[in-house]
Amino acid sequence: MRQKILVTGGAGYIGSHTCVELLAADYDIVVVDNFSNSKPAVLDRVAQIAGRAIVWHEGDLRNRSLLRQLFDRHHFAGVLHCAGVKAIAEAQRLPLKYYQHNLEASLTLLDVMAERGVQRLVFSSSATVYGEAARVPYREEAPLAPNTVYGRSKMMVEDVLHDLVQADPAWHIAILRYFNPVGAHPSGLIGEDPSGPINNLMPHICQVAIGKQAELSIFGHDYPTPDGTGVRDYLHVMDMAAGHVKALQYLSGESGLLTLNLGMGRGHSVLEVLRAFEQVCGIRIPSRYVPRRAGDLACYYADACRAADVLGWRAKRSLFEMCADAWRWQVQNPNGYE
Ligand SMILES: O=c1ccn([C@@H]2O[C@H](COP(=O)(O)OP(=O)(O)O[C@H]3O[C@H](CO)[C@H](O)[C@H](O)[C@H]3O)[C@@H](O)[C@H]2O)c(=O)[nH]1
Repeated sequence: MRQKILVTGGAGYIGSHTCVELLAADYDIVVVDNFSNSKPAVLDRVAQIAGRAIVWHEGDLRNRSLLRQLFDRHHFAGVLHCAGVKAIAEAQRLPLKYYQHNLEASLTLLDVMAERGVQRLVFSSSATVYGEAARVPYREEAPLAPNTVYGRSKMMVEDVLHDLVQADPAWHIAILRYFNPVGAHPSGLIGEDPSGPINNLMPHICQVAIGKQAELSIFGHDYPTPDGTGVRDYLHVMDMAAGHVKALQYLSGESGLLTLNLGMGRGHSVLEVLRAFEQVCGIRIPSRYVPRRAGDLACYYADACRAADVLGWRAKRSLFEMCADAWRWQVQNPNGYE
């Protein structure tokens, strides 16, 4: 019999790609999403790719009675907790919103899981928990010192999970610290569809490529990096999705707490990403140097050894595939899921 997994935030960018991988790995899934930054149409596309219908519920994780109903109706073998809010600048303006949606929602979910005896969890954290002080490549043991509200909201949940496992070693928990997910499912049916202002590099490049923006602003070219632009660990979202499935499978045998970086283990500069995109897509992307963006670090990337050692997981897809898949999604869906 198939195991059934609750996926919170399953209509989001990472959640939706992870649903595809879960279904391919023969899990049953139930999605709960408040659609604050996504649309139900995403789940139709996931079902189309998988060739299977998807059960989903609209709702907020802080709604304890909704969660209780879900856990009563379904027998869950585990939870993938991808739901959350993630805009760094907005978090600085609206800290309470971020603590409510990222921390309070997680507490409510954990409470209902404990109540119903479901103790297997994969949690979406972020490399941003490491902060400025960490040395590259970031290892999981590096001290945490996030410099944003968003980062602190993720770190707080990590702390709660540590305390939970200390108190009751029967929990099986994996914390996944994401580096920079980009790209899309190769079908072009699902991808990143940011609502509101676009913050991240790859969606910006796609917007310029499709003619919705005149040029790409490159934030800073005087960083202490080989070409002066910021360096990040870009990871294909399908590789990231596969990492979730591996973590979930690992947890079926192991209890305790496992913290893992999900990254390629190498960095690419803004200019490298831009050139790769131009080469793969055959489009010139006009760009202009502008001052550094406040809060950006010069360079960081993952030490990805632990995920390889413990899960046997490695990123397989190249920067070229990330660009090609992001572009296919953009061309096939110029207005996202609308
Ligand atoms: O229009 C843009 C957008 C980005 N960049 C540069 O591209 C790189 C990547 O920027 P992103 O905004 O794509 O990614 P960040 O690394 O800044 O942000 C990521 O890491 C953050 C933590 O540091 C949060 O986790 C966030 O959600 C996640 O997307 C940076 O050097 C940035 O300065 C540009 O030059 N121009």
